[in-house]
Amino acid sequence: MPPIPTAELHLHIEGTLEPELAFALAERNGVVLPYDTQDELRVAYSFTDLQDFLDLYYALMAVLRTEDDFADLANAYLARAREQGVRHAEIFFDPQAHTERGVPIGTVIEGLSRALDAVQETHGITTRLIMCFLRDKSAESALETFESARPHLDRIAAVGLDSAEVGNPPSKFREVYARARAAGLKCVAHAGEEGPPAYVWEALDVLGVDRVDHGVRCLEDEALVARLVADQVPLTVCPLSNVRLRVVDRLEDHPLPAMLDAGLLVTVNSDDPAYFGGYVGDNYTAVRNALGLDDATLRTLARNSFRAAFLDEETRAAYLKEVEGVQESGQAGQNGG
Ligand code: HPA
Ligand SMILES: [Zn+2]
Repeated sequence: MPPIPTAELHLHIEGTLEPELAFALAERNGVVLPYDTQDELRVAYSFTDLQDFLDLYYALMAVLRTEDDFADLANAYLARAREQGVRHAEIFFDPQAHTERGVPIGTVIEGLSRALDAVQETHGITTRLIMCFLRDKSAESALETFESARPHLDRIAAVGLDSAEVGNPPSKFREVYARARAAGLKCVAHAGEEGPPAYVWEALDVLGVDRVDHGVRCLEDEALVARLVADQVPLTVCPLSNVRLRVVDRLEDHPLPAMLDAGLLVTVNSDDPAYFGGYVGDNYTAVRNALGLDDATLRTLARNSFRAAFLDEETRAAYLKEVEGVQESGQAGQNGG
């Protein structure tokens, strides 16, 4: 059976940098990596928490310097995503991780946009860009970044918040989110990955987010779950990431089924697939196998991804129809969840 059509809503483009491309770009740009071989680099992938992972993630970005580099990175991701059933992708990027190395924000946005335009043209895949602020940097730095992006806002659908969560609550970024909303952008934020449920409350009530990225720790707070269910706030869950960063011990223990049972609008995503052991289709396959999810549940997750996406209603309806098409050609007589 072909992969189920899905939207991917939680994907850091810098987290799709595979070792092969990292070495190729290092060579092209004359950048010396602290690893001599791909095998040496693979050893560095033994991180066990978010900060440990982020150290490697930021170090490898040194190879990304030109518009071509960003276009090559996004093209490589989109080729893999396409094979795994992605019909629509909402892609995070971290401008501060590049501007602080002297790469202009316009280089990043133009390079990525070139790849996104091409894949729409050649394969009909729709995309959005989400500009993330690094929460372990200052609120002023986020504001400066937002202002420097103003000439490019026609290419940006939303703002997001990522990097080291604990100690950097959403409320730190109240002002920049207010500016983004006033400029007509959607808002999302990582919250409740390593951080407590209080951070999810702040993302909702202080930042006014349209979606919560991760959010798995919401389950520790009954009132928060009730709020997320009542408002049908989408949660972009990343199962393989959660295992690699020890948010959960084993995939078999992942709270995804409990989240679905609670009535939360949950989606499945890959986060940083070059680092966490799989692209989005691999995440679907892994949760199906580890958690024993049936076809109807997988279709619910796919349907949720399009419900949660920043799409116009006509395009959304067309994608939802594609999901039902899989149902018709799948097991006869089975009802969607
Ligand atoms: O999983 C993540 N969490 C927080 N920040 C990140 N930046 C890239 N990936 C992540
Ligand atoms: Zn993430």
